[in-house]
Formats: sequence, C-alpha cells, structure tokens
Amino acid sequence: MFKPKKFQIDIMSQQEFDQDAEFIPLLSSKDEEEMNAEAVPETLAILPLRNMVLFPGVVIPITAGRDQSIKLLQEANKNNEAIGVVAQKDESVEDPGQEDLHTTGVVARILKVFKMPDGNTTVIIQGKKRFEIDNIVETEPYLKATTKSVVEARPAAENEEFNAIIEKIKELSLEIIKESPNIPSEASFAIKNIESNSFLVNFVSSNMNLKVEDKQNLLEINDLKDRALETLKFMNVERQKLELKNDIQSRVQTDINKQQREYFLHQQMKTIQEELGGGVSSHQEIDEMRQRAKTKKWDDKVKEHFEKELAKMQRMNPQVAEFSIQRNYLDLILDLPWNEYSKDNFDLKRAMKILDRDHYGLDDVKKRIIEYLAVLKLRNDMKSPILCLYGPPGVGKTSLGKSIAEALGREYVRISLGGLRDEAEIRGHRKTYIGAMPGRIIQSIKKAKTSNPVFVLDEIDKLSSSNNGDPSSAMLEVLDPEQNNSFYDNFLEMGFDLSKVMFVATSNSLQTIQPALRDRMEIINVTGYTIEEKVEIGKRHLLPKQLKEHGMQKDQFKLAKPQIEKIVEGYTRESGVRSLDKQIAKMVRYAAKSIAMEDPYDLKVTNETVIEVLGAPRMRDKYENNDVAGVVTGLAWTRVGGDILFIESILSKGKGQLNITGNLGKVMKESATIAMEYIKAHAEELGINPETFDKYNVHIHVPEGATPKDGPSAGITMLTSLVSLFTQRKVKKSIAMTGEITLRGKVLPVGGIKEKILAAKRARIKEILLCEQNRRDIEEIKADYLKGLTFHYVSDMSNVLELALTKQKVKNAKVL
Ligand SMILES: Nc1ncnc2c1ncn2[C@@H]1O[C@H](COP(=O)(O)OP(=O)(O)OP(=O)(O)O)[C@@H](O)[C@H]1O
Repeated sequence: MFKPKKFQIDIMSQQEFDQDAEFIPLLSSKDEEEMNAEAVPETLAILPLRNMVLFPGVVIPITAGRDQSIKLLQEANKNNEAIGVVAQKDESVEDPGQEDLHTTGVVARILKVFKMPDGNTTVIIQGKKRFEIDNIVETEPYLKATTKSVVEARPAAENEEFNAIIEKIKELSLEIIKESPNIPSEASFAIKNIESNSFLVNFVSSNMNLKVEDKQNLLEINDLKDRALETLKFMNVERQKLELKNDIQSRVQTDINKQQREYFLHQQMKTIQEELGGGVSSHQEIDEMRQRAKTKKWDDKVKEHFEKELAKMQRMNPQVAEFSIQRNYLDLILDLPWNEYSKDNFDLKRAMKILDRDHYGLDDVKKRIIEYLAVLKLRNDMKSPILCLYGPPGVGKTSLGKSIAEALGREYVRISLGGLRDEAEIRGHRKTYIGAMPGRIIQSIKKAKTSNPVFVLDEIDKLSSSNNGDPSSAMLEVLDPEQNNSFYDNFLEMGFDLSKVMFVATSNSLQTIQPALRDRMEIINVTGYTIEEKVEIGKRHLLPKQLKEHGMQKDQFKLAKPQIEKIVEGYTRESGVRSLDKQIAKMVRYAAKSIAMEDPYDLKVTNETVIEVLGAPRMRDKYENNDVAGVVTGLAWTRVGGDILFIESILSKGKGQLNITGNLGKVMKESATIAMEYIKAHAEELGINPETFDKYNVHIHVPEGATPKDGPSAGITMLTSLVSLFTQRKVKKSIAMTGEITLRGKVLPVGGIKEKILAAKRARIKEILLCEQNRRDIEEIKADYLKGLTFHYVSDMSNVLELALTKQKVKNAKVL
C-alpha cells in the first residue's frame, strides 16, 4: 500500500512557493521497483484534473479550487491516504461524473500541501502507478471509485531497439531544452541524471507542450516501448516547430538590423550633405522621387537602374550643373509610362461611327482601318500594325490618325518628320552633352502618358539624311516589330518598349520613303477627292469647323452647295481640301467682320458675293478645246495628286530640228524623241509626206514651264500631239490620255491612275485612253468616281491614234 509521508499545511507566499516548487524529485530505479511492487488500493478517492495529465513518477503542483477537491486533499493528507488522479475529458465541466472522466489515471501521493494567500489550496503530488476506474461508488463529499489495475508491459533491459529509442529521447530532450529559451538549462541536468527509462519517458511526456488528449493517449499506452516511440514522435514535431520558430525569429532579427543600419547611414549622409551645403530641399526632392518610384510598374532592370542613378544624385553637390541634368534624367524615368496601357475600345461599330463623323467619303480607307482594328481585337496581344497613309496633301491623312486614336480610345501623339536630318532628333543625345534631351519618340511617349498611344509620324517621306547620321535608320528601329520592344534612346540609356504603340505614318510619295522603312509598313492609299466630294466635305465639315473657329453660329452664315462648287472650281486646284478650307475661312471672315462692324452682309452667299470676297476666279485646270492641231491633254501624277497637262507642238520653217521646252526631265525628253522617230518611221502609214520632216522644225512645249515635270507617262500624248501636228487632223473633244510608248509603237502601263482619273473628272474630261494593262487599276476604283467617264484600253499606238484623232482637219489647216 502507498504510505505517503504526512505534511504540515503551511501558509506561504507565492515567492516561497515558487522557490519550493522548483525541486524535481527524481526517481531512482530502486524507487521505481518498489513503486511497481505495491498494489493499487481497491477503492480510491478520485481527484479530477482539469487541464493536465499526471504520469507515474512525475511530481506536479496542483491548485485545488473546487470545494470537493479541497476536502479530498485535506482528508487524504490527514489520513495519509493515496489518491487517484484522473484527467477530465472536458475541462469546463464543474462537477464531473464517471462519464466526464478518462478511465485511466494514476495513483498519487501528496508530498506537500500549501494554503495560498488567496485562499486556494496548492498541493504537490507525485504519480505512482497507473490504474483504471472500475466504478464510481460515492460522489459525496467527493468522488470515490473502485479500481482495476493496468498491465504494464516493459521491454527487457537488453532490448536494443528500446534502448536506442531511450537514447534518442534523451538526445532530443537535451536539444529541445537548448533551443527553448523558456526552459531553464538545469532541466538538461535533470534529464542526464534520470536512471529509470520508464520515468524518463513519463517525465518527458509530462513536460512536453502537448494537448491534454495527446498526453492522455500516451498515458493509456500499456507497452512502454510503444509509449516511448510515440513520445519520440511528438518530440520530433516539437523540435521542428522550435527550429522553424527560431529561424523566423533570426530572419526578423537580421531584417530589422539591416533596416536600422541603413536608416542610421542615411541619417549620417544627410547630416554630411547638409554640412556641405546640400540643404534640405535636395533631400526632399530625393525623398519625393523615391515615393513616386514606389507607384511605378517597373521591371527589375529599370528599378535597379533608377536606384543606382538616384544614389548617384544623392552623392552630388546640388550646386553643380550635373545635378540638374541628373534630376531631369530621373524625372524622365519617373514620367515615362512604363508598362502603363490604356484599355482598347474594340466596339467596331462605334469606331466606324467616329471615322464617319470626322471624315466624309474615304470608304476604302475606313474599311481597311476597321479591318485592322478587327484583327487587333481578335489577336488581342496589343501588338499594333504600322500603317502608312499615303496620298496627296490635305486629304485628311493626319486627321484620320486622330480619329483612329479616338475610335480605339487611345491617346494621340504626333510628330512631324519633314526635314528632319539629325539622327539625334529621333534617338536623343547622350546625357553627357550640355542641353541633352531625349529624342522626339521618347518625348512624345512621355506626353502620351501611356505606352500604347496612336502615334502619327507625319511626312515620313521627307526624312532626309545628313552628316549627322541617318534618321531613317533610327526610324527603322522604331518601326521594326522585332526590335521596337526595346527601343534605345541615347538620353534614356535604356530600352523602352514601343511594341504596343500603334504607329500611323503619313506620306505624300512612296518613292522617297527609304525602301526598308516602306517594307515595314502597311500602305493604305488615300486618293484625292472629286468635286462633288469636296463640296460635301466643305458643307459638312469645313464650314461648320470654320464657323466654330470664328465664334459664329450656324444661322449667322450660309454657304450653299453651288457656291462651294464655284469656290472649288474657281479658286482651288488640289487633290485635298486644304485650300478649300482656306477659301471657306475667308468667306467666314467676311461675314465675321461684317457682324463685328455691324455692316450689312449677305446671309445667303451668291456667286457675286464669292467673287466680291475671293476676287476673280483664277484656276484653269480645265479642258480647253480642240481648235488647234498639235494640242493634246495628258494626265499627270504629282506629289500633290493628279493633274491634267497640255502638250503643245508647232511647226516652223527649218531643217528638221526638234526643240523641247517646259522644264522637262530626261525621261520626258526621251519620250519626245521616241515619238518623233516613230512618226518618221511610219510616215507613209500615217499619211505624212516624209519630206516635211526636213523642211520644218518641231517645237514641243508643256505649259507651266516653272514646274519641273518628268516621267514616261506622257509618251502617247506626245505622239498624238505630233501626229495631229503633221496631219493637221483635229483631236477628239474632251479626251485625255496617259501611257508610255516604245520605239515599236507599243503602249505600256503607267502608275498614279486613281489620282489621274480624279484630275480628269475635275477638268470635265469625258474620254480617257489607257494602256490595256491599266484596266485592272480602273476596276479597283469606286464606281462613283468613274461616273461620266468612258475608258478606252489600248495596246498599240495605231489604236491610240485611231481613237484620239478625227478625220477632220482643223480650221485654217496648214498645207504641208
Ligand atoms: N474626308 C474628309 N472629311 C472631312 N474633313 C476632311 C477630309 N479630308 C480632309 N479633311 C480636313 O482637311 C484638313 C487637312 O487634312 P490633313 O491635315 O489631315 O491632311 P493631310 O492629308 O495629312 O495633309 P499632309 O500630307 O499635308 O500632311 C483637316 O482639317 C481635315 O479635317
């Protein structure tokens, strides 16, 4: 039977208790044997434990708060009786019955009883042997139960596996004690001195930081080896947790240390710079920059570069010039919209509406633009095509770019490349130069504030090279989809991604665009307008625009279609509408002036008012007549669109000389010679007396001598002119032609057909002669533009003459 020593109940302070409770009585193997030899009492007073589990051999302090428990402890102490200590299943139960208690508990003896100053009773008890509750037999004044003893299976002393487990438990315990800052290091001393293996297992189980159920489960394991193994598992988990905790702790610690160190160094640097005259403002600036940098979507490379350059600025004396260069540089990096994109609006119906709203006609062009937007929508990789709108001036190429931007919901920027000769204008100057700046591309991107604007490159055909490098090659990098994801600007010193920018170039001519540049762009031809279209544009767009610009209301001035047509015909000579715009502006100014001066004016403009305001009509690009032999209308293409030209030729007494005037180029002069030689060779078939050639000089002239002209397309016109001259036959009325000739009399196709047709229409031409191979070009033109025109396709000079010349001689025909 357990014979606990009787203790005096002392009243002691908390401090005294703490000191006293620290002792850890260790069981020797002998004590243990004795303990195991004792039988478990048949009935035991049961002390329920709320949130701990007692293990055999282990000493623990218990504070009893419940009346029943206090009574039990007092009586047991008084009578020197052993007690049964059992853990409660649910610690919140105040008055536990059998079902609220675990079945397995430990017989314990009371080592010491303290009466605490707060009235509670604290006892120190030591566990002895495990037992099981059989039945609760009494509940008053405290629980009493009959007991059953529990088998304790112990491995033999020489069991190697068990000994290894025990060794490992010891080892791990020592490690855990070492790693845990709140376990006193004396504990390792205690572990080392434990002789009994089973006590070691119990001692460790009891002191481990486990849940009550886990501890209870350990207590219930009968086989000591199994219990030891289970304990070892828990210890492993415990050690891992500790390692993790310590690791986190040390990382946090080093982070804080690093931050403290940097803060300290910054403070020092600040003070030194202030001493050197840096002043507070430069710090503020640097701090502000650092704050702004936090909001940027930079990739690591840019971030690193910025930090490096900022550190450089920090080290600089703000009085020196480099400081402001550096500040501008960092400002540029901060201002550029790195990885910032506006969201595209792919509502194509809306896009079409915007294009229609801003521009009349241009159906093909709009259709192609919408097709582009559709592809952009489907592909959705934000990579944009590079468009080149090509056509004569004033047809709305630049303003189309603006409408595309609005239709897509992107920002709009524009640079004019006309006359740009220095590569640095595009690529920027290295920042070591005084007054260095980024190139126009990067400046515009900064202005756009997004990395995917619609970027209009105006007049790309007028880029020229000089000894300051070739801007076209820099443009190549801008427009090459393979390279422009990292466009290098000399000032920025880093690549900037331009691949999401939608470039729209405009150009008046394809010939002068560098071929490599032309290759990279999708060319969209924007041809000129017919008179009808110009009238519509004038009415719908230009007049309202001018009224608005002059601060006038719609009802203050009216310009009807016939008057606009008069302006177009009499005062403008162009493919586009720019000079029409100017003439309309003049008309509006006239009304504005009258309103301002309170003079009477015609609200509804008449033809007379037009003449009064704009002066007498000046333009002459109209077909004249066919009264004279040797005058034929040709069609020409110029950079400003199509035009008509007259080829005139006359005969004068002489010795067969050929004179050519009218500022003609080499090719055109050659055409004249070919035509002349062809006629000489075919004189008989054409009904010309061959002697005539020796008796007369021929003079060919193309009027507007101030304008240089060249190209092969006047060939058939010259020949017709010469045949008409030598035969004195009349040229058909209202006919015009274009085509190259060969010495054999073949007709070759020429370019610029669309523009030429429009020019012919404007000049009221009715019939047009073209090479058979140009038929395809005509088929591509909108039917509207062809209305009122008859086309004759020819392949041989004999066809041309047959169609162009009448049998009739001109009035006052010369007899040759
Ligand atoms: N089809 C059109 N409908 C309405 N307005 C038009 C049309 N075509 C041109 N315009 C107007 O004519 C003016 C001149 O156009 P814009 O400056 O775009 O010409 P451009 O083709 O770019 O000329 P350049 O080759 O000289 O740069 C603009 O005010 C534009 O709005």
